[in-house]
Amino acid sequence: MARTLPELRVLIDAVDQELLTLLSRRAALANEVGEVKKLDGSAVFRPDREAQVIANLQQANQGALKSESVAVIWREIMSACRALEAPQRVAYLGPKGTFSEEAALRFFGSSITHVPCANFDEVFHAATAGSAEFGVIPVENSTEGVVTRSLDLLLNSPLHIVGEISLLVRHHLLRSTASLEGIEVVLAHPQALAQCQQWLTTHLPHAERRAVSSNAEGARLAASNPAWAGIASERAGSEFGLHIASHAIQDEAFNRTRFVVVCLPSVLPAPEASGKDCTSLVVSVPNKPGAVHDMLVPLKLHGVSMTRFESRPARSGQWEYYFYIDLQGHPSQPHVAAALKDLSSLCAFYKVLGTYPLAD
Ligand SMILES: O=C(O)C(=O)C[C@]1(C(=O)O)C=C[C@@H](O)C=C1
Repeated sequence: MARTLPELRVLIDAVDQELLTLLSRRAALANEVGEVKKLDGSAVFRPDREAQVIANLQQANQGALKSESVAVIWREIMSACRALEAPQRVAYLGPKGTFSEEAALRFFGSSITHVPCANFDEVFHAATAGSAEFGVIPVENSTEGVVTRSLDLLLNSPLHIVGEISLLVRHHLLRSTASLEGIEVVLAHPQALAQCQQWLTTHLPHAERRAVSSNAEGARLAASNPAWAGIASERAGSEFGLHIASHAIQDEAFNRTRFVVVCLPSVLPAPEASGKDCTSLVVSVPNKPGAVHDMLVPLKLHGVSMTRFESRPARSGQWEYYFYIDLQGHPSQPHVAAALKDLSSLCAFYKVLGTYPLAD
């Protein structure tokens, strides 16, 4: 005879008690790890070790849970254990409800100390001055391209990149009522206004587009005026008690934003090779014919793939540029090391921004 719902719930309660005992044992071990790390000064957050723990469990998993669920559950377990070792403060573009916050939670799990900042400069400052261990910043969007301020800040910062997150970004039109009637102003971060420009032109041609410091800030302001609407995430909508007047208004259905995690090398040294890594550089070459072509030759010679190439003005007034390059691979791989050595010898300026595992 099939078991009844009350019977099944009794069994689930018993399993949960066992799980709790086991999780408490795990937490006590993490506490001990924390003590060891305090003594030897090593990094609390070890994304490489966390990735290994998850990979081991996914391989061992014979049960009914999906592989992705195993990853999600253990990411949260390790986030909670890590917070027992030492709270990890993560700076990002606030207020609550931004996509940057979502990216931070995806990477670190939910047991972090939130450090919401007013702009990207503040994020860098927090992680450099030590009021946060880590910063999370967007670097590129699949519709709008590069986030220029982030690239400019990376150039002169002592922070290095230790990880990346790629988020599917769905923008909703949020306001105090669920209709499009009577909207006079649409408030959002300039990137979001740009990612939704066709929709705005078609559906709200007469509304003023007003740029604000973040989408969540636009949503916060939209809550104060019925003629205003914001463009932001569902989370921001619930944070400020707004209705979704129109769903997923971004011009590209698969609009993605790539974020990077930055920190001082003393907080977390460069991650070791994971087998699927990216190395980010910024370089400049002398302003002479063929220099950009020559700079890329070592990559071809040593068989290293370039996945990104962006230029930013060097602001010298001489039509000089910095080039932001992403390569596939890790400097511990001989062909990557050889390509980097040859490339650096051709550059007037050369800086490795970081080497880190690729996002799934
Ligand atoms: O193995 C470690 O170094 C730990 O600190 C333990 C642990 C875990 O919970 O498994 C927690 C935090 C680290 O980021 C990695 C793993």
